[in-house]
Amino acid sequence: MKIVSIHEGVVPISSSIRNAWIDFSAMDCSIVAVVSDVIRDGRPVVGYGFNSNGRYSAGEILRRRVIPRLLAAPPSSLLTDDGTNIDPAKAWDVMMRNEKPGGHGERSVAVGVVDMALFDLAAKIAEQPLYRFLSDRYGDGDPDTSVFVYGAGGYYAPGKTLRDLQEEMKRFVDAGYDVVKMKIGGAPLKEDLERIEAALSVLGGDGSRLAVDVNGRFDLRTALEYGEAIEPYGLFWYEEPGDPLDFGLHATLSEHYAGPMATGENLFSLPDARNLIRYAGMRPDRDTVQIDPALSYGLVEYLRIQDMLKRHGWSSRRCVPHGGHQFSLHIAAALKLGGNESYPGEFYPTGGFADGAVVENSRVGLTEIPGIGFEAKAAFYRVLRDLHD
Ligand SMILES: O=C([O-])CC(=O)C(=O)O
Ligand SMILES: [Mg+2]
Repeated sequence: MKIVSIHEGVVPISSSIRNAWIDFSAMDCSIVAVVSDVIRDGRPVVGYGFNSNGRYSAGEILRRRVIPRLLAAPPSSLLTDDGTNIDPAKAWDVMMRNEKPGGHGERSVAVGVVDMALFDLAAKIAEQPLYRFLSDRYGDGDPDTSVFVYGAGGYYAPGKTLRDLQEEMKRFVDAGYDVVKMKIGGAPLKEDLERIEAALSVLGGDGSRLAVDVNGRFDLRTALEYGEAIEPYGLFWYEEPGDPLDFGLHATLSEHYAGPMATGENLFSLPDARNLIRYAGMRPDRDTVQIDPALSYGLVEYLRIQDMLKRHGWSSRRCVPHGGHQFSLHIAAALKLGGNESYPGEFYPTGGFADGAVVENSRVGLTEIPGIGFEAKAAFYRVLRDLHD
């Protein structure tokens, strides 16, 4: 088999929401289609990918470096040893040829989106849903058949009242989520505490059902001040309190804040993940690593990160990827992660799971069609298909 063509485009995922650091008024996302010469039911088998959310489209890097390298490589150099399927790990080496280490930035996004498409393609060629394909090759062959998901939202938005926040959280609970997440750090502490208490009131006052996300906004003093104020609530986690690369801040905070913390959605590589584990005071008995494979050089790199975590004594169950997408859902089931994010109300049309996916007791099942299952997500699939049809 070989790759016939690779198509790249951009979809807007803009909205009026705001976290403590950015608004999403111009947010967009790269999409990719990798067309193979394998024909099923009269049509070529195509793998699709997109770059999650939170980082802008990376078209320039895709068009000028990543895609030309793949298309210029001898087709056989991208295949498994028996030549029957694409090997995403070999493709990864080709995509990263002549790239210096460090400074990962948008490059990890460009490689991540193609990596997702290559895994979608490989699982389709193997005629397996991605979670079974991955479990057979990288897991124990006995994947989880449902995955813990929490409902993320609780953004700031123009004119949004406490009542609106409560109704949003109630919608999540009614949709089957036991745990929900809201933004903090984009308003003064007193106002954020009112927002937290408003959200808690729809969760029966149970702090262990509410996560809060700072999106990296705080300096150490503010992170400590908020930590002291929110600790009595016993929250599900306190997320990304400081700059994602300020491991010293995180380590100091972890000496003072006893509750669970989560971070990692803005760490994009194995070396960054290793530094987090080495230097950030992360506690393997309660903290969560949120690295999003789509933003961080794809699953090939994420497998290396899993290996590193294991060697540092971390369970895969302490990983809950950022992004709320189908790719990480399959990865979570196959590698037995702790769960996956979900955005019940944001990031249309890319985010979310298959149409009709049902969340029950904060768990969701997987699609059984070959690949990631974009074909079971009608509105997004139309956009992806238009890339190459
Ligand atoms: O607001 C965002 O960029 C998304 C985010 O942090 C999350 O999902 O945890
Ligand atoms: Mg976050």
